[in-house]
Amino acid sequence: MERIMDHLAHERSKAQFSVEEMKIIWAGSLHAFQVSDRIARLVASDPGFRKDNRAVLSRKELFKSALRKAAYVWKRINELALSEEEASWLRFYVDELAYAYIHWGMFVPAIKGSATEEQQQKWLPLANNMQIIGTYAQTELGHGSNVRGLETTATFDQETDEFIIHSPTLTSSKWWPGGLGKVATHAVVYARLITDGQDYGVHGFLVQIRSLDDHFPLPGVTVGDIGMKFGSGAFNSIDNGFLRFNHVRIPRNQMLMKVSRVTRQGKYVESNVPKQLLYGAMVYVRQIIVADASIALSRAVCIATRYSAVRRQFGPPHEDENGKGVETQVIDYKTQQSRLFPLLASAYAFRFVGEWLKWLYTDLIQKLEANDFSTLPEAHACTAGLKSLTTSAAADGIKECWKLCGGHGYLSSSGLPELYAAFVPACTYEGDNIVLLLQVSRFLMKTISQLQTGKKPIGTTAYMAHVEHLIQCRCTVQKAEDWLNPSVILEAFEARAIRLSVACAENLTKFATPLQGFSELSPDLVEAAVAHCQLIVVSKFIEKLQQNIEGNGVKQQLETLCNIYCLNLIHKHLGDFLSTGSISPKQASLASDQLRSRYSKLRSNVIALVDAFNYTDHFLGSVLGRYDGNVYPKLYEEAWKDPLNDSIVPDGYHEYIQPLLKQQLQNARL
Ligand SMILES: CCCCCCCCCC/C=C\CCCCC/C=C/C(=O)SCCNC(=O)CCNC(=O)[C@H](O)C(C)(C)COP(=O)(O)OP(=O)(O)OC[C@H]1O[C@@H](n2cnc3c(N)ncnc32)[C@H](O)[C@@H]1OP(=O)(O)O
Ligand SMILES: Cc1cc2nc3c(=O)[nH]c(=O)nc-3n(C[C@H](O)[C@H](O)[C@H](O)COP(=O)(O)OP(=O)(O)OC[C@H]3O[C@@H](n4cnc5c(N)ncnc54)[C@H](O)[C@@H]3O)c2cc1C
Repeated sequence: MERIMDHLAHERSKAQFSVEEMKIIWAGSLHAFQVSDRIARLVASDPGFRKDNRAVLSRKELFKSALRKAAYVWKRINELALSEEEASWLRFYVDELAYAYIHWGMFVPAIKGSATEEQQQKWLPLANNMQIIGTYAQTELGHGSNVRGLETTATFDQETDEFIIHSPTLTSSKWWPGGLGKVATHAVVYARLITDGQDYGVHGFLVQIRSLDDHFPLPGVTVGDIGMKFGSGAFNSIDNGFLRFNHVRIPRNQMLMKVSRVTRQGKYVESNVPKQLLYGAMVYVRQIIVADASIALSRAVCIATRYSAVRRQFGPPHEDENGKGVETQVIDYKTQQSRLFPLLASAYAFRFVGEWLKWLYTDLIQKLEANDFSTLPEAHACTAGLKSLTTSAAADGIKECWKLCGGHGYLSSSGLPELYAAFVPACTYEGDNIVLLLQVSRFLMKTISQLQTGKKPIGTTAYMAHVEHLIQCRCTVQKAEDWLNPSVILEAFEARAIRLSVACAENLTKFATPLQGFSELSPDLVEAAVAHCQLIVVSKFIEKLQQNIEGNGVKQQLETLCNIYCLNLIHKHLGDFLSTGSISPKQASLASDQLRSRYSKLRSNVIALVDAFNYTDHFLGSVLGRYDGNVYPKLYEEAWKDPLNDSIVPDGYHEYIQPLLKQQLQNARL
């Protein structure tokens, strides 16, 4: 048997902590680690889940392959009698975007969140058994962010006890819903509810769009795919669709009636729950997207880190562990470290804030079930803000990782182009990131105005209770080591966040109306929201370190990562920290000194830190990120697999190259 050479073994031997213990921290618990590890291996060893040929498939082949895999996933879930937890891991490791994401991730949660108990009893078993396949049809051709501006109508017909769903204009066509174009049989459709001639705004309706017998669109329904999207592979395996209704009738009881209902007599009746619960599915998915951002970023970082340890360029000649003369590993360049290590730290930071957000969401659901709606505004602000912050940083980070791999990063076989193409729309779907930050700033301005009324801020805004101190406090750092003190870091971030928010609140009073002020100051409001969200990530990382963390050297590594995450943010947003007086120029320079020293401290551990993500080579899907570091032979092997290399002389030679060459030859002879 061929011995598998581990080109990264020397790197691994330098680690100063227990990778196995770190794997558990990354996974969240020993149980989560064990389940995810088992399912990851199951997927990796099953040829039915092969994905290395995606980049060369045509759109139709890619789509069909995603359909096949989705069906195979369902088959394996049933054959192996997987629990819900195991099934989620299976879908996750299969790593193929398909209609099932929207069905499980949005359609089912929308029913759970907005349907009455009775409606849930009818629809959930059908959806859970995949007897119907659903999509989430909110966005329209002319309206995405502005949900209140949706045009599709649902008009109650008292005579027949039905709603008539209609698309009155081209711009009211539903546009983007995943799984809609070719697969979904049903949709949760968001439409303006009209009864008795009055428009009650946007509500959710469950609408069947395709026949369960022959899959043809039902009468009055026009539906199709919106076309190819950015990048090869990536989102092109999903049929994002358009949908138009021509007076389609549905029974009255297919309005999702948890928040409000229409009676048999056509009377609109509100329940005691806030209308925002209609947007509950978005809160749910935004929280998942934060976890997804840490996954996507950590995948890219894992690839770039391993490759940076394998790749060598320039440098004073030195010897490797076998005494052979070699060039410098690119990971030893300080510029490479200053670009890569903060991304590694961010992947961990997002993981921990994602864990916390999951807790916040679970807590919200428990409270909602007990009719306590008090934490809904904060949950909305946190999910919206953190979705925005983490997806923007992860998308930029993945792009940086590809550049960190030089030319080879641009190859499909690096896995990075497809990862980027698949992830970058997360900055837009489930709410454009800027629009979401404006929601956070609205929440912050409200919180500040309530301070004057004596209302005590809670949760992630609790720091605002100390506004008087934070507005005038001075950072105490005198030497670089002082920046390792978590309370010093926390206070600097709190001071920056509150000073930016208070400045906005003061400036808003200078405008004739709040609306005008919000519009004029929106760039500043976005900066204040970013500062607040970064403070949340920083504080959750610090809180994580205060927990009981076991394992040889694990806590020390996490401390170093936390320091890098925070100090790099200070470095990147120096303008904010200096202009608000939260730190001085001298303290900024000390922060940079400390950051450099943390990079050196982290260096020998970075391969082990990406190993702790526990990603299989199948999941990573990258020649550059292979666990064994055996990059060059495998790149060469991959190149040979390209369809262009199927023949020695390419198709088209006889039509287009040979005549050209002959013509030139003849011209030369003349
Ligand atoms: C197999 C497993 C599946 C798991 C799937 C998970 C996905 C993981 C990632 C996997 C990768 C790929 C899958 C891809 C899936 C992509 C699917 C994409 C779907 C979509 O994009 S669906 C469409 C989403 N659309 C949006 O997000 C639109 C954004 N716009 C809005 O949210 C709102 O319209 C708005 C908030 C911008 C509205 O602004 P405005 O008009 O000012 O507000 P009002 O409507 O008047 O609201 C007023 C008050 O309500 C508060 N509010 C607003 N939203 C919410 C909310 N969601 N929850 C609670 N409260 C809310 C708002 O703050 C106002 O409060 P106030 O009056 O100030 O007190
Ligand atoms: C891959 C993908 C999958 C999707 N899946 C679904 C799905 O399953 N179901 C569904 O219903 N939708 C889906 N969507 C649609 C998605 O939710 C919307 O694209 C998103 O909400 C943004 O809306 P928009 O496209 O209208 O952008 P717009 O709102 O038109 O944004 C355009 C620009 O205007 C800016 N802008 C907009 N409003 C403001 C404002 N108030 N202040 C300042 N700037 C503003 C934005 O920042 C942005 O720069 C999907 C989208 C993508 C890309």
